[in-house]
Amino acid sequence: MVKIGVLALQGAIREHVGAIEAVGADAIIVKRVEQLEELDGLVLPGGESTTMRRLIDRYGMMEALREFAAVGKPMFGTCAGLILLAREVIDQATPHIGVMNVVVERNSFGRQVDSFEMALSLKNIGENFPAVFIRAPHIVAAGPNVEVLAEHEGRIVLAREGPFLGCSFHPELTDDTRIMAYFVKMVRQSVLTTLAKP
Ligand SMILES: NC(=O)CC[C@H](N)C(=O)O
Repeated sequence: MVKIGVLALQGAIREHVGAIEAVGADAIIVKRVEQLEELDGLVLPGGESTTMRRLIDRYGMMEALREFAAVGKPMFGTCAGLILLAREVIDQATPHIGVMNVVVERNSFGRQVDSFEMALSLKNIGENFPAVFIRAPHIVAAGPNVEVLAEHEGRIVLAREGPFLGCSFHPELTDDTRIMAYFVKMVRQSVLTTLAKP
């Protein structure tokens, strides 16, 4: 079974663990930097990106997270997790992990409607996905290797670039595990590719 970590510094952790187990992978709650080594893939949950960044720095995890990405291990960022992955965050001088070739804007669906749910059509994944947006970011611009998997009101809300999957909304807050199943498939493929290397 592939081992998928959930970065457990802050945010929606338990829900992701449930989704990972529901689609047949091992879920590991990651609180220490050494735990990253044993993983095949990592989920960066939603929450508050500035708080998460502060905790990543406090626990000395930034370098190890960038290394995780550099060796091509898959990472799935939801909401604040997408902000952590992006190579540029609007109105912010430097990115966080900064490995996915997208520009994101935070809190981009209006102040009055803080949260909403809607059915989205997801390329390669399926129709009618119940997407829960909570003070969600969106992808303003995407590099040439980024595959757009879903848009809402002309804004990119789900995209993949190689081993990186980023999502504006919170798939873990519903019972629909199709996006997690898609991510676990990415992780399985990455493990097979690594094993096949001489
Ligand atoms: N639900 C979320 O993860 C919200 C993200 C939050 N607005 C941020 O900027 O980090």
